[in-house]
Amino acid sequence: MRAPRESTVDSPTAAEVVDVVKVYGRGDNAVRALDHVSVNFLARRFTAVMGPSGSGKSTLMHCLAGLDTVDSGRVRIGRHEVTGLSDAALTRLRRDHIGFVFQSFNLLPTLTAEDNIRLGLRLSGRAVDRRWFDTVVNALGLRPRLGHKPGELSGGQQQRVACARALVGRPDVVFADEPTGNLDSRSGAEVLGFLRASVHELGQTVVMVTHDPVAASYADHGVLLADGRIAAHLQQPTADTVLSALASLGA
Ligand SMILES: Nc1ncnc2c1ncn2[C@@H]1O[C@H](COP(=O)(O)OP(=O)(O)OP(=O)(O)O)[C@@H](O)[C@H]1O
Repeated sequence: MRAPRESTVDSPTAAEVVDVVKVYGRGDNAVRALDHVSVNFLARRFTAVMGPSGSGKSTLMHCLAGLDTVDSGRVRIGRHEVTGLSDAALTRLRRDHIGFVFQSFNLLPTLTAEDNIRLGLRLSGRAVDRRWFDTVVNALGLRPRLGHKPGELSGGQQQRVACARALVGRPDVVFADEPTGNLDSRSGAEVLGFLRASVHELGQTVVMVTHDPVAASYADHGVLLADGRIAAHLQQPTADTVLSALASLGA
């Protein structure tokens, strides 16, 4: 397995937020979900975003992915400025440059695994790169399951289909939101192992929000949020270093 690339020369920024503020509500009810947050996510890196409940993890991911707007600051995906885009442009940006893996898989039940994987490309009129499709499907061990519908697959297999769907368009970045939250530990480990391999062996970029210190230990880098601010960065996090960093926040 190739070692993760460390230098910023080899690893340009895949996504970043600069001095982002996001406030929900007004007056006495206002919640400052992101409080002048700046962080960049390097390409060909697996980054875990962690922090106590309510610390701003989902808000950060939603702002990065253009699913929510920021009050001030800038957001960039690859070479694309996200801030200020119209809804139509945001939809195109998400479709063409971002992959998503959700806790609840979000596969279409009436489509086979293969059609689920290809759907995004079909909708955007892009051709499937057959060699890349085969590489992703084989890496995920999905070849024998391509003709099955989600209801005929285990949770772990469904999440692997969701990973293939996220990667098949070679996005600038894959955002994974608690991807192992609905899986048993063995299936979770398989999905995490694949996400790591997609970075180290296939050159992809993954940003994962997780509560789970074991899941975070698969990442190259950990970003810890607390009260809407960046509290710490962890290099090569282990379950122990994540737990003690969270404990030092009183989480
Ligand atoms: N739509 C919203 N309206 C009002 N407040 C919100 C909204 N979304 C998030 N918040 C608040 O913003 C803060 C950050 O929420 P966020 O969901 O980003 O945290 P989180 O770290 O992802 O939490 P969890 O781990 O529990 O999912 C919280 O105080 C939350 O209550």
